[in-house]
Amino acid sequence: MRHQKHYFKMETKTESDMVIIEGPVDSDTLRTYTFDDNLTAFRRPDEQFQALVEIAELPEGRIIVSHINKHIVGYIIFLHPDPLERWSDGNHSFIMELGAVEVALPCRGLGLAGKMLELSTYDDFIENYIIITTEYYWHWDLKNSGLDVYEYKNLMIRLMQRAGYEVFQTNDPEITGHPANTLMARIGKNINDRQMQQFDEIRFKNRFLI
Ligand SMILES: CC(=O)SCCNC(=O)CCNC(=O)[C@H](O)C(C)(C)COP(=O)(O)OP(=O)(O)OC[C@H]1O[C@@H](n2cnc3c(N)ncnc32)[C@H](O)[C@@H]1OP(=O)(O)O
Repeated sequence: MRHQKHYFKMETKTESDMVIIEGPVDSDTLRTYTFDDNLTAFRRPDEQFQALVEIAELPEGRIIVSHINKHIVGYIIFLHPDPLERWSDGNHSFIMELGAVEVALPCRGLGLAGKMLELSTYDDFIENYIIITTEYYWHWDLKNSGLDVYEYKNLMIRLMQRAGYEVFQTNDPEITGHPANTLMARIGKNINDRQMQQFDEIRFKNRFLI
């Protein structure tokens, strides 16, 4: 599949700032932006910013950002699943992963994650993908949210559902290892029965082994 990326942009006003939400953003543009020190959920901010730049260069990679005067305060990453994980079995070009969504602590609760997710669906080309997202509680900021794992799980499900993601069952040990961990996926409108079946096979790998 030749991956096509179509750029979209929106603006939203907070009490004090104008936030630009845009993407997919290319690597050259990203390099002209700065990255907020509070974006620490997945890696050190400098390492995560470098990862964003590299993923933007991948043929399938999509980076959606929220920024205030070119200072990134939130992002979403889309790319093919990690080759070391079961979700990449078969190397299907139609399977993508929402690898991370994060908003800097001072900017949370303003609707930025919801708006970035909404913007990510504007490009009709994503209707050619099954986009999975594996939600593991160890990435969640329980401390600052004041939520317990199940409340946070519900927050994530509600957030993702607004962009067309649904909860899917799987026998993946990382997901089944804790009841708060969740597999969600967004099934693009152009996905056919054969592709759905291939996705089912990945979700329930080794089903008949004891
Ligand atoms: C695949 C993955 O990436 S899993 C890991 C997800 N990322 C993380 O947990 C990293 C740390 N957390 C964050 O970066 C942010 O809290 C996010 C990304 C989860 C949410 O970002 P935000 O911009 O704050 O979300 P947004 O403002 O759009 O709110 C989404 C919903 O969560 C609710 N919400 C947000 N924070 C809270 C809170 N502390 N308590 C209760 N509800 C909350 C909002 O009310 C909203 O619900 P609604 O749609 O029913 O009104």
